[in-house]
Amino acid sequence: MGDTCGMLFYTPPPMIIDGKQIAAKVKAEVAEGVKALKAKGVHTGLTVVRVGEDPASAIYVRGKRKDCEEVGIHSDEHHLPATVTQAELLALIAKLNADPKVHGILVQLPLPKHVDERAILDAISPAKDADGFHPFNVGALSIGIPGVPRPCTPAGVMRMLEEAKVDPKGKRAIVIGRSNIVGKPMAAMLLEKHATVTIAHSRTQDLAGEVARADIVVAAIGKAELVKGDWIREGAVVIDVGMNRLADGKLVGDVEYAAAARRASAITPVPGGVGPMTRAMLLVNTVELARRTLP
Ligand SMILES: Nc1nc2c(c(=O)[nH]1)N[C@@H](CN(C=O)c1ccc(C(=O)N[C@@H](CCC(=O)O)C(=O)O)cc1)CN2
Ligand SMILES: [Mg+2]
Repeated sequence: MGDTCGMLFYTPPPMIIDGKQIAAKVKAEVAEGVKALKAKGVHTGLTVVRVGEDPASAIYVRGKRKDCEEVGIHSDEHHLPATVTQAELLALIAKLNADPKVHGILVQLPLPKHVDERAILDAISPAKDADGFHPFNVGALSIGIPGVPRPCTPAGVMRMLEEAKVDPKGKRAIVIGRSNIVGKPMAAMLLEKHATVTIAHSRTQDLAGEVARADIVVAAIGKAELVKGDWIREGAVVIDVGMNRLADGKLVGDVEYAAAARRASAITPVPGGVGPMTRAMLLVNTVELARRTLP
């Protein structure tokens, strides 16, 4: 209910944009693509590089490999000790770049502090860049070159908007967060679809006011429930990229979900929203990279 004194201002509940359901649809499409490639003699393969013993990374990589198995993609993992040198990592990437059985390469982040993450990501061949993090692919996205891998999280958000029949054209969109892997590519993708895009970040003055103007809110700051429900414009679409583990073990997003859901026309849950789409889009990138090796 939007009011306290009757049915005058009844606000319908928002559409819950179900990432798990959309991810299942994407995976079924990928499985078809993998099958078609197999018929042409191409066995799609993804290699994941994991460094050290970060427990979350171990879980994510296990999940990615399970996803691969489900859609018929062959996956390999190189698990290196936290003490690995930069030179050793670069040598492994050079080897994978040269291996024709490897269509996609992914280096699970974060890397240990002594490794230069940028140098490692830059060493992955742009033609095998399953995450879409290579500067060539980032540049291609920003100037609109089609057919290159795109960062999985924002690509997943775009697919969710499409499935929810939300056309960004002409809408005011705000992306909160300016990371290279989510915020910046997210803004580029919304701009490509003709949204009027604002990028907000930790130095933004009056974040509440900026959010209140937006028809589409994408929260990717990594701070539990920073975006308050009463900042949300009535009828806005809310996409929560955040995944924050509270002291009690509960996982919450960057948006105050229950309060935002009272105002939004559509909203993504956490968990079960953007996260599953990030995983699904990795498979899309991988099969697309394999397809591009066809003569
Ligand atoms: N090389 C990369 N490293 C990292 C990426 C990335 O895209 N590429 N993103 C994150 C981690 N990540 C994938 O790697 C990832 C994390 C979580 C989920 C997810 O599905 N989350 C679930 C909830 C899981 C839970 O309960 O803990 C959800 O939202 O429903 C997907 C992908 C950092 N590193
Ligand atoms: Mg989620």
